[in-house]
Amino acid sequence: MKSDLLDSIMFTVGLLAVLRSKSHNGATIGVMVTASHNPEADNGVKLVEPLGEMLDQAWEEYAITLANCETHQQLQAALDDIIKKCKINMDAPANIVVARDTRPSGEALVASLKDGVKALNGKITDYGLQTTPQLHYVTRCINTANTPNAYGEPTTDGYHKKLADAFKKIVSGKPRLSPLLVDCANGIGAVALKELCQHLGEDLAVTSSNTDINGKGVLNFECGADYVKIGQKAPRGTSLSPNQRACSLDGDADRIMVIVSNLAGVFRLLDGDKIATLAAGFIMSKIKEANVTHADKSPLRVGLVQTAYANGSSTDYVKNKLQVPTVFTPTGVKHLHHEAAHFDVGVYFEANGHGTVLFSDAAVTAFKNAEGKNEAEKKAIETLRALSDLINQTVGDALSDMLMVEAILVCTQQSFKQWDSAYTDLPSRQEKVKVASRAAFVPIKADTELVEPKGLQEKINAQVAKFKKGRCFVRPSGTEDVVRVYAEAETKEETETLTYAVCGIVFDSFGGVGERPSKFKKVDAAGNII
Ligand SMILES: CC(=O)N[C@H]1[C@@H](OP(=O)(O)O)O[C@H](CO)[C@@H](O)[C@@H]1O
Repeated sequence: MKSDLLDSIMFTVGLLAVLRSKSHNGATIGVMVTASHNPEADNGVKLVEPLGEMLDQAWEEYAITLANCETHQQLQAALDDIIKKCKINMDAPANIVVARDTRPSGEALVASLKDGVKALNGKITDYGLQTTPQLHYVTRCINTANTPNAYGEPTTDGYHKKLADAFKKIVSGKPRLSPLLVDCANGIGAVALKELCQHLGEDLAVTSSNTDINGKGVLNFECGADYVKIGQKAPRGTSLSPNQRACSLDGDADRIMVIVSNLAGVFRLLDGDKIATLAAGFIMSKIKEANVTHADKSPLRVGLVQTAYANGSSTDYVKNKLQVPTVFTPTGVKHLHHEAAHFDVGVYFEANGHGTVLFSDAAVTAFKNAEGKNEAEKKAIETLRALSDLINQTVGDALSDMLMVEAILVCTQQSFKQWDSAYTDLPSRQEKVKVASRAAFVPIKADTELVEPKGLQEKINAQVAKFKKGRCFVRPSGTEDVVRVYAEAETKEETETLTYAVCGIVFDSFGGVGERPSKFKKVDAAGNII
């Protein structure tokens, strides 16, 4: 094995991708390289299944096993184990496509990946610089080519054309909005946006900021969706005039797309929850207008998938006003994606802005077969067909989500203010607590409760009971060595008190390590905040 850790991990990812492809009889597997040596950046390499979805859970575990091998012998034994368990025919062909975002480490990591693929005689095609969702799109296109479910042309141009054509169909004949300002986080989204705009022409006026893809240390620096969401402030270099529509992409333009606005001088952020409710409401209304059902006249099932981090007000709004069934899953988009696939129209977004809308084959067939009795029905059917092309069916996609939001706002001629006023978020706060072992925290019920460590959940419940509209949960992070504490309550002050009381309990009685942050509250044995 190579000595450098990241290189050797990429090498084993190459081996794994080959095995995954062989296990699908040579179907193409995608590998997206976004890894970086910068610990602040979004480290990761993402494997893409043949239909463009995220890697299967069992295979993720195989990936971890391979990455943890320290010797050649261990690696060989782990590979043999996977081959045996999955009954992989090693004579089958293997096809891999790879792409990378603009992070400087990308090129070297792709080279190591190629070595791994070639070591097992796989074939690899390099798509160069792409956004993560573009690579997901390409993978699905390749594997569905010449089938009735062909997803599109497997090229960057094909991607842009598909999105732009669908967008044009939806907004056709409607007055356009003022220009949209897009913060590209100095990442690959800047390149993709430019290309997309060439296809959109006059149908969407865009100005962009933070487009320096070659600058050192500028990726996501004081810009990008994470920065905007966490800091609740505008990205650098992006001056928002009153009522200016703007959005922030993240570094690889997949997992976050957050809309920012300056509503009458007040900074407002419309996050994944707001995008999800906008999309669900719009699609529901179009299905009704189109009068479209399954062939047996049964209604299309629309559903929304959220995580515990969704603001409680958004959940109330969806249940009581939109009357759309809501399902909760543990944190992590792959859980949401799988759950959304159970509906005919499954809308899923994490509050942080990663998400999409999935249309079942049955829904797409219903749209295709619907004829419409009058002009209004026909137009709504056209819109639904175009939406299923516009919205990336493989994974959350910042550019596709951006166009979806724009299309809905154009169609409904809705202002940001109207959209924002559908419901008011409850004040919320999220904090991290460093603990000796996050594995000691075992969540259940879609992350909303803990069964371990014993006694903690009762203490959390006792604090929550003190606050009107109080809600709080603690869960181990899957990506950082911390546990996260999330709380909501009726006022900002109450939310902070609840958050820091629970942080204090976790830190003081359940294994806190390092310096104790002074904002954490002290709570006595009877649950009183001291
Ligand atoms: C509270 C939060 O935002 N958690 C994020 C974060 O997961 P954690 O397991 O909380 O570390 O990273 C995930 C992967 O990017 C993302 O899907 C998720 O939403």
